Amino acid sequence: MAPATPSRKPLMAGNWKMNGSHLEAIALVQKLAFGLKEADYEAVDVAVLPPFTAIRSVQTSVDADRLQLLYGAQDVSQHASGAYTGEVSGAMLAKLGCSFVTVGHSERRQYHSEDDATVNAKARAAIANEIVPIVCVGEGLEVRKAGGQVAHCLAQVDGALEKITAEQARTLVIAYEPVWAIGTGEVATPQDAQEVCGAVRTRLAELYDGGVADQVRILYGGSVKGANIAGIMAQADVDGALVGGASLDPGEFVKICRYRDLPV
Ligand SMILES: O=C(CO)COP(=O)(O)O
Repeated sequence: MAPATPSRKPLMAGNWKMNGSHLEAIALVQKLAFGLKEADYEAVDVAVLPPFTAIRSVQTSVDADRLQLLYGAQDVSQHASGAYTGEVSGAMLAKLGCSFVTVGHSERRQYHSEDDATVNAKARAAIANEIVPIVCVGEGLEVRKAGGQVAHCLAQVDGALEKITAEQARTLVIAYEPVWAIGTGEVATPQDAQEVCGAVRTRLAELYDGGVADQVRILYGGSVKGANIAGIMAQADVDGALVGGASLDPGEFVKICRYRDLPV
């Protein structure tokens, strides 16, 4: 197993998507807090990404119990403030203590027509508020069948990182989520994950330099669970996972965070 370098502490982020009330979020955080031990937080960064309506409750739980659990949001407006009905700004998320925000998730690209320019604007809005964007890239089934996954994902990386400086890029998280593996139970093989994650790291070295490429955490996402996480984490360029469905089950998510104890 090729472990991530110390500068790349693994990150397990649970994307709750549109699930759970703020009360259910508190219960889930409490169960996670009970399951995760000091040693887990030393080994991995653990984050949850609740719906907007639950972030304040998660913040209160984390603060009250001084949890080491990190949290964030699933989307951010590209605008700073103003007449944008329904939108939530980076400053608002920063005030709630958000560490992360996903941008460019395939569900937003698909259902809300977000293109690379929008993803880039959202990533920069997050950075402007000292929130780390988790930039999501990934190909659909057609592209995968045609063997175009690497080119497709690298084009999305290029688009998302425009005008982002090397200094800003250092702290970024990029998540490779093949669309055909999201919520389908169809998990990419560890080699599939490594192929694209490795290519993304090489691209970061080209766009910036080797130092930036070494520091950026690259996650895999798509039907991750306890049964497949160890093999995925054994890949040299995979530094963690963006977990959907399995992150709603505290026992399963804790298992994922303890991937070191699981057979590859
Ligand atoms: O989209 C995902 C995380 O952002 C992956 O979702 P699943 O883990 O449910 O496949």
